[in-house]
Amino acid sequence: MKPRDRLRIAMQKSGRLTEPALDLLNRCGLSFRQSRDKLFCFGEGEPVDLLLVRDDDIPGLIAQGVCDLGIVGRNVLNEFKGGAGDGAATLTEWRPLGFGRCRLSIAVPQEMPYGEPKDLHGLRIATSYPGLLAAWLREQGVDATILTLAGSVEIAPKLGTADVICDLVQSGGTLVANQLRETAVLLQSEAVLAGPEALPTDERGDMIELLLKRLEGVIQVRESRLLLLQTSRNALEAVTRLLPGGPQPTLLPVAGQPDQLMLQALCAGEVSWRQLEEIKKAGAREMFVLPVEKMLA
Ligand SMILES: Nc1ncnc2c1ncn2[C@@H]1O[C@H](COP(=O)(O)OP(=O)(O)OP(=O)(O)O)[C@@H](O)[C@H]1O
Ligand SMILES: O=P(O)(O)OC[C@H]1O[C@H](OP(=O)(O)OP(=O)(O)O)[C@H](O)[C@@H]1O
Ligand SMILES: [Mg+2]
Repeated sequence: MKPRDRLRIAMQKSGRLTEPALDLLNRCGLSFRQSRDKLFCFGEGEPVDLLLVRDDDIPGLIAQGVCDLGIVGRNVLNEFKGGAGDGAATLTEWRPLGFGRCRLSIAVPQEMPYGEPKDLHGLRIATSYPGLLAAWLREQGVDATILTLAGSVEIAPKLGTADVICDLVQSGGTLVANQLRETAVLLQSEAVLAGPEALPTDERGDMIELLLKRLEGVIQVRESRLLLLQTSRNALEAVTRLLPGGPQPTLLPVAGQPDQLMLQALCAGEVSWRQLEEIKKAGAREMFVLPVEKMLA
């Protein structure tokens, strides 16, 4: 293969991961010009190009050295790593990217009794992830028949072609619509930056290190929230105990109300309505959750 001096990243051409992956790369300061066939994006400022492909092809392209990195679901990466493809064992997850979250689960017809994995013994299981399913069944000591389907796995029990399924679940809506219920989680997945275990020894290695540093900053900021609230000094301890993880909060006086304090806390991750309601019950009021745009420690 011809040596390359530009970094090449494989990502999904059109699907759930396309927009968030492009957005993330843009936030890392990378911008691209798309070719007319929309399969290749040339990096405008930095020597980083994109190859737009079906997500299933991404691990193979990295393993073959056609691309240096890929943005792909852990489900697809691990299914490939479990296979015997050339170079599969050397692929590694460089960084989870915090989007495309879903899980690979076993789901059974709602009326079917299920207590433990052994209940799957002798059944036919439809899936698009035969490698991950086979490994899990082996671990659980279960002997079942695996039926590999490319898609629409959830209708197999209704059609009578399988007894249960092993498929991706996010909200659970697809399972409910097909009268199925989730019984076991095999893998928690999200989009990851994947690449070979060893960095290239040329400038592409330096570029990957730079990209990883930028990703670190961008993801940290994207997942941070600034929580502002007012509390009485009496309730301060109870309120502080309920704050989501992050550095120590800052306390500010409130003009004209000596028993009141303004609290400012940087939170590492979403702050849910439920958490806000709990904090309010503990005595907080005037609460605001703000996104963080840039951070310089
Ligand atoms: N319901 C979901 N919610 C969130 N993430 C999901 C969901 N379903 C799948 N994913 C994640 O997004 C990835 C891409 O999903 P998508 O449905 O776009 O793939 P696809 O149909 O296989 O696309 P392609 O045409 O590239 O083969 C999955 O491999 C998984 O990691
Ligand atoms: O738990 P839910 O939120 O319902 O999501 C799960 C569904 O999402 C994915 O399919 P997708 O919608 O991408 O369609 P596909 O069958 O064409 O892959 C996955 O294969 C499930 O069927
Ligand atoms: Mg696919």
